[in-house]
Amino acid sequence: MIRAGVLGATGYAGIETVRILSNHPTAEITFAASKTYAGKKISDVYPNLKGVCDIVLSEVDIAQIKEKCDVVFTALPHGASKEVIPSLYDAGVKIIDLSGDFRYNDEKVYEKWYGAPHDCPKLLKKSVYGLCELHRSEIKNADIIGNPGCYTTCSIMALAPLLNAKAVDTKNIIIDAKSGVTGAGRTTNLDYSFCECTENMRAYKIATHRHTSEIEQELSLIAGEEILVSFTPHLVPLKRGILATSYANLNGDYTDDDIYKIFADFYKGEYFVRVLKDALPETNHVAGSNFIDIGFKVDKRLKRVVVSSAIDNLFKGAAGQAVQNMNIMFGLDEKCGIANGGFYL
Ligand SMILES: NC(=O)C1=CN([C@@H]2O[C@H](COP(=O)(O)OP(=O)(O)OC[C@H]3O[C@@H](n4cnc5c(N)ncnc54)[C@H](OP(=O)(O)O)[C@@H]3O)[C@@H](O)[C@H]2O)C=CC1
Ligand SMILES: CC(=O)N[C@@H](CCC(=O)OP(=O)(O)O)C(=O)O
Repeated sequence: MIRAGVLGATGYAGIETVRILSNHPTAEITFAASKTYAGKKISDVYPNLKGVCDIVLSEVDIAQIKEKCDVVFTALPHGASKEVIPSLYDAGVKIIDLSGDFRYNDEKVYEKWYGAPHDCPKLLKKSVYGLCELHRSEIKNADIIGNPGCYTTCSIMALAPLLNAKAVDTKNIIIDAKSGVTGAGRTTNLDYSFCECTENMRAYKIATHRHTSEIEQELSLIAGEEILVSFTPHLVPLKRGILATSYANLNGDYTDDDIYKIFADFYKGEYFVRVLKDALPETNHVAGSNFIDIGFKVDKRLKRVVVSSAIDNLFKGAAGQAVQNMNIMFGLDEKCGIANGGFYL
C-alpha cells in the first residue's frame, strides 16, 4: 500500500483528494493535516465521510509524516505550500503540490505573476509540471510535482494538439473560460457567497490572471516559440466545472475532419481525454470524473477553429490529476482509483 498524507485536507481540493484516496485500491491515508480542525476526525468536518475515512486531523508534524508517509499531497494556498515543502523534501517523501508554487520552469515568471519571491528556487528546478498527458515520462522519476491549475489543464489540453501540428497562427489565441465557485476554495469571502454568485456571471482578472503565465509556459514549450494568450476567466453559478472556449486562426484550409484527426492522433491511447466528433462538451458530462472532454468546430467563414473543453475543476483540475500523478510516480496503472466516469443529474 502507498501511504499518503494530505495537508490542507479540509479545503475543497484537499477533501476531494481524501475522498479519492479513500476509494483507491493501493493507497491509504496515513496522515491528514488541518490547522483549524486539528484534533477532530475528518468525518466530523465532512460527515459524508463517516465510516469511509475517520482519520483524526493533526497539525503538520514533519517527524510523523516522515515515519508514516511515502507521498504527501499539499492542498494549501500558494505561498503556504512553499513554506512546508522544503521540510517534506528533506524528510524523503514524494510531494504532489496542488498550489501554484511548483508549476514554473523559471522562478522569475512565478515572482512576476504571484508578486512574491519564490524562496526555494533549487526545489523549483527539481519539480515537474504534472500535466500527465504531456509530461508522463518526467513525472515517473519526479520527487516533486507541481500539479497544474484547473483553468490551465482545461486550456492547455484544448490547444496543445493544434500548436503541435502547427495548424494555427501562434499570435492571436484567445481563451474564454468559466469556472464554478468551488474553484475559489472554501472561503468566507463575500464575493463568493450564495447571493453574490447565484443567478449571476462575471468576468474577473482580465489580462492579469496568474494562470495566463502557466498556459503560456506550456503552450510555448509545445509550439517551440513564445506564445502569449488572451485569457479571460469568468465565475458562473455552478459548484463544480470548467468550460473553456478557445479561439485560434487556422494556417490553412482545414476541415472539421482534419482537426478531428489532429486531436485524435495527439491523444491516441489517452483514457482520460475524450475527443468528441459532432458534439460539444458539457460540464455535467465530466463532473465527478477525471475526464476532459474536447469538442471543436471550424468556422470556415473566418478560417478559425473554436475549441470547447470541459473538466471538473476539483477532479481533473486538482485532486484527480494529483492522484493520476501519484499513480505514475509509483508505477501503478494510471487509472487506478480514478477510472470511473462521474455522474450528475
Ligand atoms: N479549488 C479548486 O478548484 C482548485 C484549487 N487548486 C489549488 O489547491 C490549493 C487548495 O485549494 P482549495 O482547496 O480550493 O482551497 P481551500 O481554501 O478550500 O483550502 C485550503 C486549506 O488549506 C488550509 N490553509 C489555509 N490557509 C493556510 C495557511 N496559510 N497555511 C496552512 N494551511 C492553510 C485551510 O485548512 P485548515 O484551516 O483546516 O488547515 C484551508 O481549508 C490552492 O493552492 C488552490 O489554488 C488547484 C486547482 C483547482
Ligand atoms: C473560481 C476561482 O476563483 N478560481 C481560481 C482558480 C483556482 C485554481 O486552480 O487556482 P490555482 O492556480 O491557485 O491552483 C482563481 O481564479 O484564482
